Amino acid sequence: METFFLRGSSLSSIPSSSLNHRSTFRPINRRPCLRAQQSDGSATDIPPGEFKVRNSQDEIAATQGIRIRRRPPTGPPLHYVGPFEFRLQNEGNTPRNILEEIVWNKDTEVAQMRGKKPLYTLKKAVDMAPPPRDFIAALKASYLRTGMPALIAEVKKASPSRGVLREDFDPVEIAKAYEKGGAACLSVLTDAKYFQGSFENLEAIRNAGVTCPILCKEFIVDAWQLYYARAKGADAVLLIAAILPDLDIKYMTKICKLIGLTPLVEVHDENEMDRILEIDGIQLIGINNRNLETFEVDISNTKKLLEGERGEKIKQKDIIVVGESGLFTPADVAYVQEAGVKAILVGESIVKQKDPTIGIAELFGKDISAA
Ligand SMILES: O=C(O)c1ccccc1NCC(=O)[C@H](O)[C@H](O)COP(=O)(O)O
Repeated sequence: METFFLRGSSLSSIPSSSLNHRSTFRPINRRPCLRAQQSDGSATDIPPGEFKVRNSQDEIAATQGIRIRRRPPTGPPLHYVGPFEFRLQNEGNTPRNILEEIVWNKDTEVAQMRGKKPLYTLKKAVDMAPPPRDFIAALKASYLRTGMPALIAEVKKASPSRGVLREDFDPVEIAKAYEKGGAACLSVLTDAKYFQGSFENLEAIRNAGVTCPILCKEFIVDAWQLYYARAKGADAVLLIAAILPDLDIKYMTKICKLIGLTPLVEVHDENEMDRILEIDGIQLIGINNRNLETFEVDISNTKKLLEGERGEKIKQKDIIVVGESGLFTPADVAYVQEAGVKAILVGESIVKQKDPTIGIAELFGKDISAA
């Protein structure tokens, strides 16, 4: 049920569309403060600044075509109509799709982790971390060696769209099998809630003698996470254009450079691709064939985003493109290679195989480990 909190003495200036039968009104006092409803139904005052910051972040993001909103601090944002404030309870405090839900959870998770490990302690851990490996050089070397897209093999136990992919999940064994099969790099999912991943997996793989550079596959919403990923041994991180406004991508890319991480900037549609192509210094772009809001997978998305002027611009800028998601067969690999990718990111089709080394050979239609 929708609940409106109202300030003022008359209802006459509220748009009639807001005054439907599912809404209830609660006149509250005239003191100028913001009021949020708690999960137990009680109300609490919250600092006006916090709402302003989150709301203006969302407004800036929306002007760039970003649909994913950031989590409101303690409930739905207030709306102002004339002298009134009112709250549409189900509009602002309920994620609209799975990606928004993941991002809101990540906002909360990161806030808690930051409390336990402030940035200054993380910076020390970054200094102590093993030196970063060159992610892009590994992709290029593999492409030159095999003449086929370099493989970023994903260590993925589960996903929101497919559930558990592999019950007997030993991340280190899987990573070693991928390396043996000819993977150029690894992608390790670190989100626990939706993917059953962890930073312990990433660290364990890094410490097990695997030499492939490692992408930390996370939902990055805060620069703090970049330092955390590097401190845990990551060589690259994913920056998702559907979540991050341009300024965040520019800022985070700079931090990545500073601490030796390679950013893989992920796009899914033309608008995101165009935004990223306007940003200087991006060397690696991933085209996700999966729509992260609907789970729909269509590998022709890679081709669509590499056609025409966009493809030309990518060549001029010498950007390496990674085709991501939904790749299962040699024909799929050939299709995205033909479209212009020099690397692919694959999870499900190889992690589900009893022996992931053989899974890689089946994906490419040949053994790429010795090519
Ligand atoms: O995989 C999902 O269900 C998913 C849902 C919501 C956000 C992200 C999601 N996946 C991340 C990825 O894009 C894939 O793990 C990656 O590209 C590999 O895809 P696949 O080869 O299809 O496993």
